[in-house]
Amino acid sequence: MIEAKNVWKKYGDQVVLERINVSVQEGEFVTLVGASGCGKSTFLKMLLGTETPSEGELLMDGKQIRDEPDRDRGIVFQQYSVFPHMTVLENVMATKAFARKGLTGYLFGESRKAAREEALHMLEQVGLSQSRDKYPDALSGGMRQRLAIAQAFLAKPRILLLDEPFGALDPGIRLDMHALVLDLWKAYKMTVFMVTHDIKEGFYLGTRLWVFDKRRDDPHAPGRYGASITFDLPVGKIDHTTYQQIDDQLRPTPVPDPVFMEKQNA
Ligand SMILES: Nc1ncnc2c1ncn2[C@@H]1O[C@H](COP(=O)(O)OP(=O)(O)OP(=O)(O)O)[C@@H](O)[C@H]1O
Repeated sequence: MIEAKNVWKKYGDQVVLERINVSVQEGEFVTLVGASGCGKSTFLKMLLGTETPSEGELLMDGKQIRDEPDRDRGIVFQQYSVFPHMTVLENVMATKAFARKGLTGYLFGESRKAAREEALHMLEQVGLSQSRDKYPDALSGGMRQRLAIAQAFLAKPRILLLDEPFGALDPGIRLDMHALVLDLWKAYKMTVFMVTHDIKEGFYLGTRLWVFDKRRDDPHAPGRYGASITFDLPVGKIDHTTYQQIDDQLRPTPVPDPVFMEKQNA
C-alpha cells in the first residue's frame, strides 16, 4: 500500500532523512521511535502530504502521494485539535459533515440523523457518552484526546497518522488509550503509523517497529547526514539483546552523578 523508494528529505543544507526504503501492507500498525529531531514527524508529514520528499518516491497504491491532505489520510497530534465552540457530540458530528460535503458542509434530515447515530455510537466506543453535551474546555486531557481519536476514526481514513498522541497524558490514562486505539484499529482495519518516544509503547502497540537513527555522523556538520530506518522489526519476535540495543541507542548518554562519582573515588 505504501512504498518509499530511496526517499530523502532536506531543509536547506540540513539532511533530515536519507535512503528510506520501506513498504507497508494495508492494515499494518507501524510505530516509529528515534531520538528527538531525527525526522519522525517529517516522515509522517510526507505521508500526510504536507511535506514532499526532496529525492526519491513515496507511493500509495503505486502512485505518488498527493502533496495535499485528503480523506484517505487522517492525523491525531499530541495536542488535541477539536473545535472549542462545539460540544463533544457536535465535534464528532462535524467530522461526518466535513467528510461528506467539504469544509462548508451541513447535514440535514436523514443524513443528519444517520450522522448523529454514528457519532453517538463512536462516543460510546471511546467512553464519552456521558460527556456528549460538554464543551472541550470542560474535559480532562485524556478525554479531549479520546475526542480527537473519535473524530479521526469516524472519518474512516485508510491511513491514520498518530504523532505522539498520548505524549501529554498520565501513564495510567495512556494504558487506557492503548487499549482504545488497539480496539478501534482492529474494528476499523486501517493502516496506522504512530510516532512515540516510549519504546515499550512502540513494542506493545505495533505490529512493526521502525527505529530512526543516523548511520553516519559528522560532529563538525550535524546537518550533513540524515537519519534512516536502522531497525525494522516485526513486533513480538524480538530478543532481549536487540531490545537492549535499541533502548541504549535511544537513551541520551547518562550524565555522571557527582555524588556517586565522589563516593567511587573516595
Ligand atoms: N519546516 C521545516 N523547516 C526547516 N527545518 C525543519 C522543518 N520541519 C522540521 N525541521 C527540522 O527537521 C528535523 C526533524 O524534525 P522532526 O520534527 O521531524 O523530528 P522528530 O524526530 O519528529 O522530533 P521529536 O521527536 O522531537 O518530535 C529537525 O531538526 C527540525 O528542526
